[in-house]
Amino acid sequence: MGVGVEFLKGHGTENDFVVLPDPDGVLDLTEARVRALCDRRRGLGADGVLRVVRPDFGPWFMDYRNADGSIAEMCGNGVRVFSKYLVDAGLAAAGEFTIGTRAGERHVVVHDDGTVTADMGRVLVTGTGTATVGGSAFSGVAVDVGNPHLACVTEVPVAELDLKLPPGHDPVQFPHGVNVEFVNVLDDGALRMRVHERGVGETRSCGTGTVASVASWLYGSGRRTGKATVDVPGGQVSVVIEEDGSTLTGPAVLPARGELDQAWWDALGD
Ligand SMILES: N[C@@H](CCC[C@H](N)C(=O)O)C(=O)O
Repeated sequence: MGVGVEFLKGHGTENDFVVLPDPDGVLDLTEARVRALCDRRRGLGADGVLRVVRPDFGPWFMDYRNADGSIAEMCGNGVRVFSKYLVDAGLAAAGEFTIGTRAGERHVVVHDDGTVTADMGRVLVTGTGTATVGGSAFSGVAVDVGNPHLACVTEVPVAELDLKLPPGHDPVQFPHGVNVEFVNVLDDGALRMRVHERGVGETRSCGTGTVASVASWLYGSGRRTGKATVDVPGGQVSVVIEEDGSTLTGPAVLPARGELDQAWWDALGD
């Protein structure tokens, strides 16, 4: 039995990831391998994979994959965990630096208390739409945070929703699928959210989804900028939205590390 591929397990507000350090970009990260890694019975279990790649030019690149093996543009909880990994591994100096993602470069600040603030880029409200859950329709706001979201502010307590199945959405409006958030307003500047993520299912948090939720709440009250805390099943994050950018602040935790069995990994490549 050989040992080989190094991994870490991380999470941000319990949105969890397998981190694969691959500075030279040599890992053949097939869909089958991502699905197996993320499977909570036959693999390590996670909502997604963060491959850590050092390009020839530019900053460290976050190659994010959803648990079903699909590629997504951006992951707000993932970028915090990725940043914490770089600092812990001595690959980035503690403090401020930049990370490459498919949605563009993201500036991050790793704080001494273990939290990370990530630049989330410009938030674009692209329209309105409808999500359906169990025959009930929820009006939402379509928001682009680098990846697509339909964020539905509702008075139905989000705890009551059955999100085992993907919420219905208009496939013409979202040809590449969509992450769907359901949001309760607890107070001015305090939201509660549950999410069904594209390529994953219900997760305990979605960083880009929290930004979309705040944008949706602001839009509904005639505002484009503002800030809020967002309670999710896995904890709490803080979001600030400005005209030309946004930030997300929350925890990043790396509880474990190890090596994948080489024979297991190789067999998945067959
Ligand atoms: N959990 C992530 C978002 C991951 C990508 C998403 N499922 C998609 O397909 O767009 C986050 O924290 O933002």
